[in-house]
Amino acid sequence: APVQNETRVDSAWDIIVIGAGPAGIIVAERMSKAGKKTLLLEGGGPSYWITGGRQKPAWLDNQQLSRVDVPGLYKSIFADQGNLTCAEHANAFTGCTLGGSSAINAGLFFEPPRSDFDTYFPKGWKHKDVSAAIDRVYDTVPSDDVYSQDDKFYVQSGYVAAKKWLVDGAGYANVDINKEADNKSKVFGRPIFDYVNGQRGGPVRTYLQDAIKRKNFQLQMNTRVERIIRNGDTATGVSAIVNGTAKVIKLASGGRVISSGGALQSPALLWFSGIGDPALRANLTAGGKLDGVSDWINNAEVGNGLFDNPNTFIELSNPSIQSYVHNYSNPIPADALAYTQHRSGPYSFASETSAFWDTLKVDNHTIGFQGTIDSSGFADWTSNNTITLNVYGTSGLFSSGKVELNDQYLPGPDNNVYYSDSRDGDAIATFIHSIFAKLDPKVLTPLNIPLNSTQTQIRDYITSSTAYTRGEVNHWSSSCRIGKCVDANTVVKGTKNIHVVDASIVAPLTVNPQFGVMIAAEHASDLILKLGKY
Ligand SMILES: Cc1cc2nc3c(=O)[nH]c(=O)nc-3n(C[C@H](O)[C@H](O)[C@H](O)COP(=O)(O)OP(=O)(O)OC[C@H]3O[C@@H](n4cnc5c(N)ncnc54)[C@H](O)[C@@H]3O)c2cc1C
Repeated sequence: APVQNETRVDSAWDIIVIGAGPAGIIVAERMSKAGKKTLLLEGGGPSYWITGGRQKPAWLDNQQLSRVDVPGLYKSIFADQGNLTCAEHANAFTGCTLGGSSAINAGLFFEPPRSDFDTYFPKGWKHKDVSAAIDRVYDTVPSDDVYSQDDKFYVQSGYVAAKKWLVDGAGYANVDINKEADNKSKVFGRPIFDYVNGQRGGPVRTYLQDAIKRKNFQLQMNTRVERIIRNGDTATGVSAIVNGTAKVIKLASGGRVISSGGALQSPALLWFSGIGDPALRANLTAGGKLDGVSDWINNAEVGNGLFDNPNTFIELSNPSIQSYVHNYSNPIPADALAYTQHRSGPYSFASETSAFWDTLKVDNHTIGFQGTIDSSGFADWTSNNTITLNVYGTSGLFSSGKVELNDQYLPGPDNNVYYSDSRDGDAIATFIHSIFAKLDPKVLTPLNIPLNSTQTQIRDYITSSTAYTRGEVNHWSSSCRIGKCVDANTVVKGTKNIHVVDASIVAPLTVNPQFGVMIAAEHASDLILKLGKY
């Protein structure tokens, strides 16, 4: 597919989409498909090989693959971010490259249960309203639990032990996770990934490839939007850094600006555009962030409600376990060959061997819990017989955070995102205690927290700060919610033609967020097209 990098931003656009993460790509594709002259601006550079991405280890020489394409190189992002993350633009871990975090994530692709829409989304966004959007995501983005092209599963000792523990021991149902998406109580299964033929898939490989064939669509990478330019409540264009110089890109009359910068950066972009809580104005002005912005639009919900899963890593060990560490530069030669020749073997998946869910009712909230089992140990526990359970609370938690700017004016989470309501720590500890009660130490033994811990000991551990607890899972969402910060059509309250369409508008989900983000973008596209010109 062609790589677009020429600059023809001088004309006026019906739709300007800011940020080419999964949401931005989908909404831009849908707008261009409907005939709108659409510009998609991405601050980062290329990622997948087909987009011009060329970062890769030497063992991939002579392959049309970048590090982004190879699922088994997923975890290398934490050791070496290359230029793929937002280190210069956000005070948290997220992707700033074509595809956003969908270019650096594990590819876990779980359909949210219908209860997420029916419970946590407002009118117009219930499951019956979004079900056509769900179908379109399934039709466009391939996914499978069988990732290896030889149809075999690799690195399975952790899966076998977890199944013994949860299915045989604790009564969990063994399910096809997305076929039974609505059931999230005591279910266990193999993860579904949105890979395509053994390589990273997702919106860059699907939606974007359709869009770039259209004459009325333009993708512009390495172009960072500094602010949306407004005339009162109406956007007239954006100010962006194009090839190192600030430039105004104009909207055609009746056009719309759609911010898809992700749950941390979209709120910041609105603030820098003079939209948000008026209490922020003095600090922004002092930092020179409002130069050229003459008026302020009050919308105190911008940045409010930021969510990420509060997680704990539990190291689990047994002599039957053979852990597997994907190696960036020096893979086991047979494994490298299996991948480069047949897209098979351990490098055809990111390292998660199984996932499970349960729920608990607390004060009329149904709280969700998820566990994901990785193929290797972590931090102090990296023996060959150790794997890591990543366990966290999902939907229905009580804590609520905010996006906060640090002293460099980079957006990140405040201190209230994790466990600011004590009921969350209690609920997650109840869940861990209940699954520990069913764990036969002959199957797996927890190493960093004793199996016979009391519920209080578990709560005190998971809410304390250690290498294994209170880590960021990077599932940022919910910072500009529908009905509060944006209206039901995703228009930012107080404005006429400025939208947010990304993880910001998605409520905390029972599963990893990217599938839900894609649904939101598909559904928002329908709503925006129905609005027509503003
Ligand atoms: C390491 C990691 C692993 C993850 N694993 C999974 C997983 O396995 N499964 C899952 O479901 N989810 C996972 N996630 C989360 C998932 O990837 C995100 O929820 C999803 O990508 C959010 O999509 P988005 O479109 O809202 O924004 P993002 O993906 O954050 O994309 C936003 C894009 O906008 C660009 N941008 C922002 N501001 C500007 C600006 N001012 N001008 C120009 N461009 C701008 C950014 O550069 C970025 O490319 C993971 C995330 C991370 C970081």
